[in-house]
Amino acid sequence: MITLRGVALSSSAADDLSSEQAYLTTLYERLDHLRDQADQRLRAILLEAGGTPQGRTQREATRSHYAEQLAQMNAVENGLCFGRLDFTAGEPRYIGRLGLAAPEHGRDPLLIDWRAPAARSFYLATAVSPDGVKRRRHLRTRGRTLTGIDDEVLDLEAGATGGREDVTGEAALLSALTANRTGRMRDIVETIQAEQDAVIRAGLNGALVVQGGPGTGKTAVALHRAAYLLYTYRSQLTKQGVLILGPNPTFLRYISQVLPSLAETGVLLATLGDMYPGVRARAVERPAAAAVKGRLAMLTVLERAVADWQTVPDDHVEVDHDGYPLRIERAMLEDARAVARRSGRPHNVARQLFVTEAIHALSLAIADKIGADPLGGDNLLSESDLAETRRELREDVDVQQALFEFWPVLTPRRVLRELLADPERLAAAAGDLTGEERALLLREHDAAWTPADVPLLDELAELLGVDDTLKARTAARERREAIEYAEGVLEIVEGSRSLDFEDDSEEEILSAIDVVDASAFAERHEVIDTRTAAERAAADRTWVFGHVIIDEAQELSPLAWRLLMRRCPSRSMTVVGDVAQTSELAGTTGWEQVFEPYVGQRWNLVELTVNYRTPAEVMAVAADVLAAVDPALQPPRSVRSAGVAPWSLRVPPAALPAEIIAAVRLEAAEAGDGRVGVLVPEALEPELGRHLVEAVPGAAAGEQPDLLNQVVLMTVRQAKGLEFDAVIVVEPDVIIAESPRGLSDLYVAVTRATRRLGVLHTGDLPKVLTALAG
Ligand SMILES: Nc1ncnc2c1ncn2[C@@H]1O[C@H](COP(=O)(O)OP(=O)(O)OP(=O)(O)O)[C@@H](O)[C@H]1O
Repeated sequence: MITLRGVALSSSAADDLSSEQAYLTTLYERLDHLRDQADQRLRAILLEAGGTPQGRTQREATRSHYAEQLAQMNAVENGLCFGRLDFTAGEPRYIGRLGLAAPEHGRDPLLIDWRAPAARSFYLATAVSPDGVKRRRHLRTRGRTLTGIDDEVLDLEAGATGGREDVTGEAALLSALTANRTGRMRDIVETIQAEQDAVIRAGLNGALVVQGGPGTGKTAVALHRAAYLLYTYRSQLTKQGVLILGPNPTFLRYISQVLPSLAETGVLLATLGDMYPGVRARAVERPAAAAVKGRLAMLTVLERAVADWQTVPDDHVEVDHDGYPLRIERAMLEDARAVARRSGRPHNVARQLFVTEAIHALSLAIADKIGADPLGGDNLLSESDLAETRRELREDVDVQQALFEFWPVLTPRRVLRELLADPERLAAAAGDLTGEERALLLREHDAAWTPADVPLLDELAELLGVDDTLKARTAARERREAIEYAEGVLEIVEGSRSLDFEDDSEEEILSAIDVVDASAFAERHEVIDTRTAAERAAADRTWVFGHVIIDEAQELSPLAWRLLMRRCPSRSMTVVGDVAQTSELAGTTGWEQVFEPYVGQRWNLVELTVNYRTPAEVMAVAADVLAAVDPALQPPRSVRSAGVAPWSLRVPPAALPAEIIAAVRLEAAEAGDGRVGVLVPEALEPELGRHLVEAVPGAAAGEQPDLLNQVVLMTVRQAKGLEFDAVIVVEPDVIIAESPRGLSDLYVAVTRATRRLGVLHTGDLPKVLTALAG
């Protein structure tokens, strides 16, 4: 009998199960013990109060450390340990979602975190290069109970390789791939493949581009990479935060469980529409309008739009100054404007210069008038008289208002709203755009923000800048208010001071007032910011992230890239996407054009080549579509077949809604508790969605359908990055015709299926799908 750290192990299968169960039980006992310990420490800290500011900051750090530990231990309850490695020499290693140290000092850990270097062979060892590994074991569990074991013996001489050489952990992998989908992405930590592992564990620095066809695990890899980076570079990244950018809110919900299941939560998940604090840009607009907004040409448009707010009067304006009429001449304002513009400072910052120059010119004009020497000598006003005049002018509300009109303080939202709602403003600023392009941009003044507006708002924020004097004034006001509040508190303390001590008491009693003044009190009670880096980053436009991960990156416009690069000056980024799947007209079809302007040649490209989602039968259909997108592109190789042939059905146009419902019922029955996706052209989505939702209980459609429903109808654009057990593509020829990138859209549509694909059409099948007709 072999024993491992006190638990008996043996070789027969039944004994194996029971000894592994015993080991699992030991691990859970250890987890429970550590959890109790963290819980007790956390409670003790929560009961503490008072102390110095440093003491409180320290306490807050310890509190968040234990709270985080607790959250991590709770998150790994399911699937705590999923693997074991046996070596030709030495003790086995157990691999899990978290590392667990042995209770005794100096002993090997009970469980190794999957991200630790010591766990790596679990993902890389093969019979050809076993790296000392004799056997890889996958442990299947439900809750705390072991339900099965899959072994791979990595011993060529013994003739038992345990399966295919191109995948590791084949049995566990196939069981994960063929499992029904739930509407939420699952983590793949138990079955990461070698080419994926290389991406996940790549170093932190520099830009890494992961190009891969549909289903190659780009999203899964990106999320596991975030978990790996947080584990490996924890202190750096928890301070600066990690951003994961996804294409839309539905997609973010789809992936939302993956990082928590890996015990990582401090990551900001966002869409482009969330990247301007205070704006949730969710409105949908015409793709052609979004394409114009995403172009670099918009930079000039925005610059001009801002400059157009810096105006001068036709001749002059007159204001009342101290009871006298004061002429503000056009020339004065032109000169002041020229000086402010020449400074190259952002509009709101340069405003100070404009005002200073204008007031200087005005004071000279006043001096000319009231200080002129009747005998023709030097002006009679002294320097200090002039300074006094300037001060009076500066404080004169009428003068201020007049100057404000010619160089107003602006916000990005105001500038963009006015620009896009005012044909004249737009024509003046967007002279380089065609009339058609300008027409695409025009919209109502109160139109809701769209994701393509966000990079424009961000550019405007850069062009406008923040007037620091305003900021300083606000800060000063806030501090004054805090002190006033503190004075109030101290008055209450003073008022409630117990007075019933003996008059002759020798003892001096110190009250709060005696030891602390209001300003120190205000400082002491400044709220300690307990938000995570991710939370603070979400509220701060200028936040610089430690690492940025971008999914479906091919869809981003040049202006969106500028925004993201500003958030990541270190260029420590992971960019995943597929240039064959680009739908957005401003998206990219080549990574060079994205990165060249920012990092030259200093970026790395890795390709993922194996498709884990789409079975070979479906991929054969998709390959024809891809060849039509670009004959030079290669589809990824499917790792499995489903044994089901894709189907197509021609139906009369009037019967389309009913046929969809019939097909959905059929596919839903086949899928069991799996998911069915109906992918339709944009133009037909509202009507077909309504029909389906009325007829089929548990069906969802609309702007942000809940993927937990068994049946979901959506456009291809909405289905980006998602997957379903069965997919029904409706009217593929309309999907192709709807956009210049229609073929790519169809490629995306047919590659969403994990098992079954069907196509419903009212006209001829498009040529690219003729394989289906046979
Ligand atoms: N190593 C793996 N083990 C288990 N499942 C995997 C593995 N790699 C990928 N998958 C699964 O394959 C499916 C496709 O993965 P994912 O969505 O990450 O692909 P993708 O490359 O982002 O696809 P697309 O470009 O179409 O959005 C998911 O269900 C994912 O969980």
